[in-house]
Parts: sequence; C-alpha cells; structure tokens
Amino acid sequence: MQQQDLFSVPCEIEHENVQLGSVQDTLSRWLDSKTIRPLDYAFAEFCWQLDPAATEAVLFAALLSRMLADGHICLDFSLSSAQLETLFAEQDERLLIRALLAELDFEHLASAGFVTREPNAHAAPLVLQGSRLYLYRYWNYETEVAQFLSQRLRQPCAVGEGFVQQLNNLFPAGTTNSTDWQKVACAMAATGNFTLITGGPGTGKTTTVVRLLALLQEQAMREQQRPLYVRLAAPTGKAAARLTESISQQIAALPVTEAIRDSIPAQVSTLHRLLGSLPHTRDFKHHRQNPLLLDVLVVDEASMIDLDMMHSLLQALPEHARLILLGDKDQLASVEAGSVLGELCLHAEQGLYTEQTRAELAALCGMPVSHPQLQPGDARHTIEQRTVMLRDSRRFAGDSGIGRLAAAVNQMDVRQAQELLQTPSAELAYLQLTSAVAAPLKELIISGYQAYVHILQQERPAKTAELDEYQEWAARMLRTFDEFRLLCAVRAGDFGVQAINRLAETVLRNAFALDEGAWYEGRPVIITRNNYGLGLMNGDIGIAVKVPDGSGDTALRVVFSQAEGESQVRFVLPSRLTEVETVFAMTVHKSQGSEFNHAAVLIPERDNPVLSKELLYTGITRAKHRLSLLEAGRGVFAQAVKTKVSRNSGLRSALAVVSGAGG
Ligand SMILES: Nc1ncnc2c1ncn2[C@@H]1O[C@H](COP(=O)(O)OP(=O)(O)OP(=O)(O)O)[C@@H](O)[C@H]1O
Repeated sequence: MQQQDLFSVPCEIEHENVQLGSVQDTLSRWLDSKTIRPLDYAFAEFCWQLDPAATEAVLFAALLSRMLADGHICLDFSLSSAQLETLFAEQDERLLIRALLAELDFEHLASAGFVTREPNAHAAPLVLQGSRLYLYRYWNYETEVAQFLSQRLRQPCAVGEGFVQQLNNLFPAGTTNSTDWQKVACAMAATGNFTLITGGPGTGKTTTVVRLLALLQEQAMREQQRPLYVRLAAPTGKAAARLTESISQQIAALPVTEAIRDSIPAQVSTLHRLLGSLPHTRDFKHHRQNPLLLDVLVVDEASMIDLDMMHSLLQALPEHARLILLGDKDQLASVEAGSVLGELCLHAEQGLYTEQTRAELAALCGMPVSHPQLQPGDARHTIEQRTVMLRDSRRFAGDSGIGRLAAAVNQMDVRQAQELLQTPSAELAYLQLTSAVAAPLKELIISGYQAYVHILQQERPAKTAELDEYQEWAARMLRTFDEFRLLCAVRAGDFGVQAINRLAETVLRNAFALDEGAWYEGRPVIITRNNYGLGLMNGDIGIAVKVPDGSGDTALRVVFSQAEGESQVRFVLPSRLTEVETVFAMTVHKSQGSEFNHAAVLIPERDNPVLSKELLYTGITRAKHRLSLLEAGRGVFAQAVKTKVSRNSGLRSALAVVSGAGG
C-alpha cells in the first residue's frame, strides 16, 4: 500500500459516538479549525512518513508540536485530559481526545518508528520518558540543563578569611531580630557556584548582588592579588539598560574602597550579545568548546530565560565560574518554551533547607535563618539549598496599594484584590470601562503622554543647534516617554494592543495636532525582530523626530537609546525599520523587564486563555509609583486572578535523576 493510502486508513479509536476517521482527515480538521498550526501538521506528516502505521503517535506528534507554542516543554500524559481538551473548541473533538488518552498504551506508543525510549542509544524525533513525550531537541536541552546544574550544585566554594567581618560591614545588624534575607542570599552566593535569588519588585536583588560582588572582589584581591572577571547580563536590551542604571547607583553607594568599587562592572549586556549571537542561526560564538571568559556571571530578569537560552548559557559557562540568577519567580514565564526560573524556585517560599544549610548560613550571617513560611527539607532538595527568596519590598511600603495588590493577585486572593481596587489612593486607580473609546481612557492617554509631546513640541532645539543638543533633547524625550505606558493583556479585539494603539494615535493627534501619515513626528515604535545590521534588538523602543539634515532643512529620523557601550542616542532612517509597531500600548508580555512610573493595565471585555494571575502580576509590578487598572468586562479580572499558568516540563525530575535524589 502506498503511503498516501495509509494516511487515509481509518483509525480504530472509537468512543461512544466519536470516531476518529483517517489520520489525515483528523489532522486536516484540526488544521482547519486552527487548533494546530501548519508547522504542527507538517511535523506530524514527517513522523507519519517514518512510520505510516503509527496512527495515534502521529496525532500525538501534532499535539506535542502544538503545545510547544504554548510554552510547554513536553506533552505529559500523567496530567488530566483537560489540558489537551482545552485546545479544542468542539465538543466532539474533546471527546475524541479523551478517547485517545483512555486507550493510550505506552508500549504501543514507544513502538512507533519515530519514538524512542532510549534517546542516548537511539535518537528519534520523539522521546518518551515515563509519561512525558518530548521533541528530541527539548528532551536534550532539559537533560543537559539538569546535568549542568547538577555539576554546579556539587561545587562548593570556600569563603576566605575575614568573610564574616566583611559580610557584617556590608549588611549591618538591623534593629529587629528578623532574618536579613539579603545577607543570607549573599552568604549563599559566596559559598557555591550556582545561586538563585528570587524576589518581587524592589526586594533588593540588585543591592544584594552589588554587595556580593564587592565581597567577592575583596577576597579575590587579597587572596589572588587580582580581581575576578565579572560579567552582568539580562535577557533584553531594556532590562540590561535598567540594570546598568541601578547597578551604577548601587556601586556608588558601596561602603568599600575605590579599588573595589572600580572592580565591579556597571555595564550590563544582553544575553545574546554576551554569548555572541550569530545572525540567522540559533548558534552562538560561545559554547562548550569556546566558553565565555569570566569568573562570575550575574543574570537579571531570569524569569525571561527560556529553556533553549538557559541551555546555551550553561554550556558556554566555564566550569570554575560562579553563576548567580536573579529574578521574580512569580512573573510571566519566557515567551518561548520553558519556565526555568519558576520551576527551579518552586519551593522558594518554603525554603526546604536542610539542617546543615540552615546552620551554615546562620553561622556565616551571625543570626538565625527563620521565617514562618520555612519548612524543613532534606537531601532530595538539592536546588533548594542554592535558592533564596527576598521577602521584604524596599520599594513599596507595607501599606502601598501597588505592592498589596500585586501580593493579593499573586496569592490568588480575589476578594482582597477587589477590595484594594475599590479603595482609591494616590497610587492606585480602578476604572470600569464601558467601551474602548470611553472618555476616562482618552483622558488617561492624554495625561500619560502629554509630557513627552511637550518636549517634542515645546523644547525643540533651534534649527542651528549642534547635533549634541538634538541628542540630549531626543534622549530626554525617550526617558519621558518611558514614564507612562498602556499595557494590554491581549493583541486583538477592542482592548487589544492594536486597537488601543490606533485609539491613542487618534486621541493624541486630535489633542496635540500630531502629523498625519504612517511615519509622523512623535510616533513611538518598538522593534519586533532583532536587526543585527542596525544593532537594534526585539523590544527596543524609538521615537520618530525631525532633526537637521545638514542642508538647512529637517528630516525624519527614529531616535533610539544609546547602544551598549556607547554614550549617545542613535538616529535611524525610518525606511530602514521594517519590523516595527507603534507602541503607545504594548502587551504585558513585551513589557517584561521594563518599569514605568505610571502603568495603565487594560483588561479586555471577555475572558481569554492568556489572562492569568501571572500576567496580571507582571503588569501590576511594571508600575513604580502609580497604577491604573482598567477593566472592560465585569468579572474578567477576578477570573484572571483565579487562573494560574502551568507549563509541562520534566526539569525537576531530570534534576532529581542526575543528582541521584528523589522528586
Ligand atoms: N538593605 C537595604 N537597605 C536600605 N535600602 C535598600 C536595601 N536594599 C535595597 N534598598 C533600596 O531599595 C530599592 C530597591 O532595591 P533594588 O533595586 O536592589 O531591588 P530589586 O529587587 O533589584 O528591584 P527591581 O524589582 O527593580 O529589580 C533601592 O532604592 C535600594 O537602594
């Protein structure tokens, strides 16, 4: 029988009144209903060509490929069928999925010509490990990440003489007996080659790491007469720029000698630049055979690192180097597959420290390590011994509306969150919208953006002014534009990022007489794809401005913040920017790594699968001083607070296996 015929053979799966039909029919139906993407269909077809008889496995291949698009690393058959069923709108298809899973036989699945249970001995496109089905590539990333981490977890570092004294100098004893978690984090990071420091906004992650670097440099200078080679990195340009600014401030405030201060770098690279991205490939200049040249690497905003990037990072790290990951475990996970920080920090609140860890940290810090949330751990909890959570926000006072709302959302406490929203304060405003063109939203757009338009229109340098005056003006405008942002939960619909951007353009054009046309002066844009030629990265933001063209006239250019290592803003021809979008409004996903004095989060009129407590928490915590929450549909906010994102992965199991510890 020819392959095409086999693809049309009806499958035997039958459940109540549901019949699968041929694999080809089923996949075509799923494609037509947009449940799977053309890519998933093509992958399933490729698998089917390898084993035309493995009908169910072909369908699972399509579903697995589809699930990667939602950030899952694998398809986990131990979970309820609900996860797969939610992919389908039609009840018949849901019943079909239920039937497929009810009849699932792992032996049979593993016998498919494109599935292997022993990937080390026999590579195949799909890997079955216990109840998890992987694409080979992701299985490989996950296994190797677990191995790299496990090796690092086994490398303790001895602290030098005088460590306790130095630690006490940097973290003077407070007035209360409560544990200083920043000090604990510093002690932990000084005693191992791998440390995870998680904490909400303003809990002092940057402060802690700067003090840690001072401590490590003091020790290195004394013991090796040379400073350590330290590098700092973040996943996006925006996050890197923000950290560069806050690190510089923290270094200046350090109570150490100038030599130590000078030995701490303030410049933060993007991870892509650190690893040396090679255009148009997934590969980097630095890898296992060409590791990075550094002794200490600090990576901020680690929640944004996907599994693929974590794999690239860990394999490029020299064996002796110390890695410190900083991030907020409760934020949205990476856009790409994986939720590495969230998974590794699964027990950060409970600590799960062993007696030994607790005693060692207490001895180094000169205080007990205690907190009502802490629970005892044991030898199985390897990653937990290298994880610390900063628990006190230094930015938000205990009664801060933004801080309390973020905490309530994080704890999925709908009642508390709603109570806070109903209590007006200088920090927090809640608006119920009846339509996307409602007056309060228009007013918010005008008040939020009038300061940057003022600079654009009223503070423009004279035509005869030097270039550096224009650069200073443009830089000020970029900074001011970043003080306010509309954050949308979704892209489409009346309250999606596209419609809100169109609305903002109309409102601002009417209010401030901005020019017409696709490229008008004042148009803010966001880069949507890395442009290596121009040195502009996905997420970089620029504003179109008229600047002197050298012949006495003006020309429209788009101004972007200075590139890494440069001191001046850059002007780029609009025609060279092909992958850009207007950015009065941006998605919460895109806003990760950024902060705004005032953020306005828009919740759409209808529930949507992307609405979750992680998305709300991330949006809310982008606001430094003022948050406006605008809800279009009643109950949508409450539903989102009750929805938690979970991503399938076997990283923790893989780590337990390679560490020789149980679950
Ligand atoms: N131990 C401390 N004592 C006093 N102030 C502190 C302490 N730690 C941090 N701060 C202050 O609290 C603020 C937030 O600290 P920091 O920037 O280190 O937090 P973060 O967790 O890195 O913040 P972000 O969420 O922006 O990444 C800063 O103004 C910092 O100077």
